[in-house]
Amino acid sequence: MVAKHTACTLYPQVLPPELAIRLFETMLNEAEKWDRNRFWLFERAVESPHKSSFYVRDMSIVAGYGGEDDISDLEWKEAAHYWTQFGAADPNPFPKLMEEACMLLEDVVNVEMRKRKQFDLEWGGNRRWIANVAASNCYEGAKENVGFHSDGLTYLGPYPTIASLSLGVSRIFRLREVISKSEEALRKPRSFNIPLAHNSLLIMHPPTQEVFKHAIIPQTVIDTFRYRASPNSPFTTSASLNDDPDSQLRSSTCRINITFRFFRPDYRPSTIPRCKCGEATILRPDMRGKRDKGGRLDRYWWACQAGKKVENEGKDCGMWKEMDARAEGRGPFMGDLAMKEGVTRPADNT
Ligand SMILES: O=C(O)CCC(=O)C(=O)O
Ligand SMILES: [Fe+2]
Repeated sequence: MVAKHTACTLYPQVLPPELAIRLFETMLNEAEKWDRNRFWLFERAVESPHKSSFYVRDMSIVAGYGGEDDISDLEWKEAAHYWTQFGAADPNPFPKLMEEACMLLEDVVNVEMRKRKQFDLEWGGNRRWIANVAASNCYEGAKENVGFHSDGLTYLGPYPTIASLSLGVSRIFRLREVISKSEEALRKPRSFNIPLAHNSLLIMHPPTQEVFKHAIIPQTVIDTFRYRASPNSPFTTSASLNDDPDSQLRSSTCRINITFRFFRPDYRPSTIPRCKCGEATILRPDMRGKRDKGGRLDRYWWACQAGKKVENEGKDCGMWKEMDARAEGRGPFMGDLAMKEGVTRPADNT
């Protein structure tokens, strides 16, 4: 259903169950140190209605990844700074279990990607999709949420693939189409509610970020997540885990989400245009502009995002510049590979 009507694929059970529980408990423990992002919205400072954090993978241990595009620590700090809406700059390393999960998920993502249409502006530098960063969110109870947005493309580049793992309580992920201005008079945007249960993987293929917004909506009720603690749980002491099987039962009303992403070397922080405020700009797709039937957009913009910074109280320099990927020296793109190898891709026919 999901794969048919949206640009996403849903795997209801993706990791070995024991790993999913151990990772859930690890991330719950990590989340105790996380913050809520603060930013400026509609004339006031607001706090994000959930906690989140940003992780950078040690690429030197990833088999088959040359590391020649090594992005410096300083650049990762900058990426983390913008992820947290100008907050804490120090990214965290992947915890061991996140690394274990990531390797398994990459295999699943690569199988699914082969079934999907590719876009010319997709990254063409690696044969396999890999993740080099992860953003993690923690939603406590039924009301914590994230509002409608599409993921900033600044470091992901156009047409990214994002793998989103859900752990703990099941919550509703809502996808809402953004239709172009020319279509507005003809039809209404469609919405899809996708319940994301424990240990499910949602792969957001391209052009999800270009033609949909997504949200985790507040709910009136949720089902408590009940599970059996793992012997290595950070919350388990030898006193709390005894021979009585009921002593291992736990319940939680939290949901942990981990989105595994690939930050492209050709969109690394040092290549991002700066605005007059001195901040890195944000890359936005022209979601309401012209596009073809397959969701290929006409243009992307670099836009000032400094107005979101609480201290700036909504003031920004208004910079707005069209992206010219070739003139900016970006790539290699999927489109270049297709030409080199003489491959006709579905994207070429739309
Ligand atoms: O929690 C989720 O499933 C979505 C999180 C999200 O949209 C994001 O981190 O950008
Ligand atoms: Fe998102």
